[in-house]
Amino acid sequence: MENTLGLEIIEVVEQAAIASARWMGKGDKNTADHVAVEAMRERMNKIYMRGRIVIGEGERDDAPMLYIGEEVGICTREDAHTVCNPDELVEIDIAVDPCEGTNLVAYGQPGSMAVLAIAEKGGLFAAPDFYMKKLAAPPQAAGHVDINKSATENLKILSECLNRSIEELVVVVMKRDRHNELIKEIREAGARVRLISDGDVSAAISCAFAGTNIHALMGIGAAPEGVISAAAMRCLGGHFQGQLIYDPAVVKTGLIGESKESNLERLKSMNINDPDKVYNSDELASGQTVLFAASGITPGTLMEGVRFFHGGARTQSLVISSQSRTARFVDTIHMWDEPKYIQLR
Ligand SMILES: O=C(COP(=O)(O)O)[C@@H](O)[C@H](O)[C@H](O)[C@H](O)COP(=O)(O)O
Ligand SMILES: [Mn+2]
Ligand SMILES: [Mn+2]
Repeated sequence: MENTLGLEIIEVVEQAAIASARWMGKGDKNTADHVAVEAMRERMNKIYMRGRIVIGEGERDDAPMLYIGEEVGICTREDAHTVCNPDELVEIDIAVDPCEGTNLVAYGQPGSMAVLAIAEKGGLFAAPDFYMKKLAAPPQAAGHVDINKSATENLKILSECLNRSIEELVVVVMKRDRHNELIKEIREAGARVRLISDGDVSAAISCAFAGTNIHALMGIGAAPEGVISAAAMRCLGGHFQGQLIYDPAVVKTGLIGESKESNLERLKSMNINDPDKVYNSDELASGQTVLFAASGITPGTLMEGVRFFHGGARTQSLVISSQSRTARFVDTIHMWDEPKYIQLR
């Protein structure tokens, strides 16, 4: 599955990032999101695959494209039978977030990316658009930290696993009222907190890379982003756990309904019978082959954002594969006009 797909998905996220980056700083998050969706879908539909969106523009965005259940790939073309035999094409499941951090793009803030994860059919948890409590940590701490433990306990474990003092640890937390107690606890334990307004995928994955100065992600974000983060963390050997949040007393606004009972019913209708289950990364991304690709829209901890120049643009992307056990940073110059010169730095 991996060989050519790995190369093609780089272009999928690059095209989405370029489209969205044109709307960077324009204060219009819906358009920044919409153009990324369109660009991602257009490039995806050129790939020789039978893809199915399992995480996409779902309940949250009420969008007509890249919706959950949508078929993508070359077979969606009207004349598909003239170019391929669907029976010979691999069936894959795809989780997409064409513009992860729409607010970040709209207001020119760091940390947004176009991102997707792929596995063979059935290899990704089709997470509902609920909240998810998340814990991400570097590979050295994988299986040692635990989402059921307190932040204080996990920071002690992290400090031992990483052989550094708690004061030397940085924890990313989304700046939300629901995290006020958590932030207080982390600070009292001695660690430092980096607050982000949006974009917890970037924060989660950054934990797996030494040198980012991010040692953990704690708190509650969205569940679809949890699955996408888990796909990368599974390939990288990092720690990722997620637990769905369905109680409106825990998160008062946003993705879930106001009644705990109806939220539980909604989960049940999606065949989630143990709503309190803690999922590990290899349960959220259980496929034998898992691929992850992201391209920076605005600059972030891991990747540069899109940089336009006269007649082209430069992107930086990250492609991670469980099969080849590689994490590739791909620096691409896109030339729309005849280039006069290519600037190296
Ligand atoms: O920041 C985020 C928004 O994602 P997007 O809608 O694709 O731009 C995500 O990284 C978060 O995981 C999440 O969506 C967020 O925490 C949930 O929203 P909120 O109710 O504002 O906390
Ligand atoms: Mn997102
Ligand atoms: Mn998004």
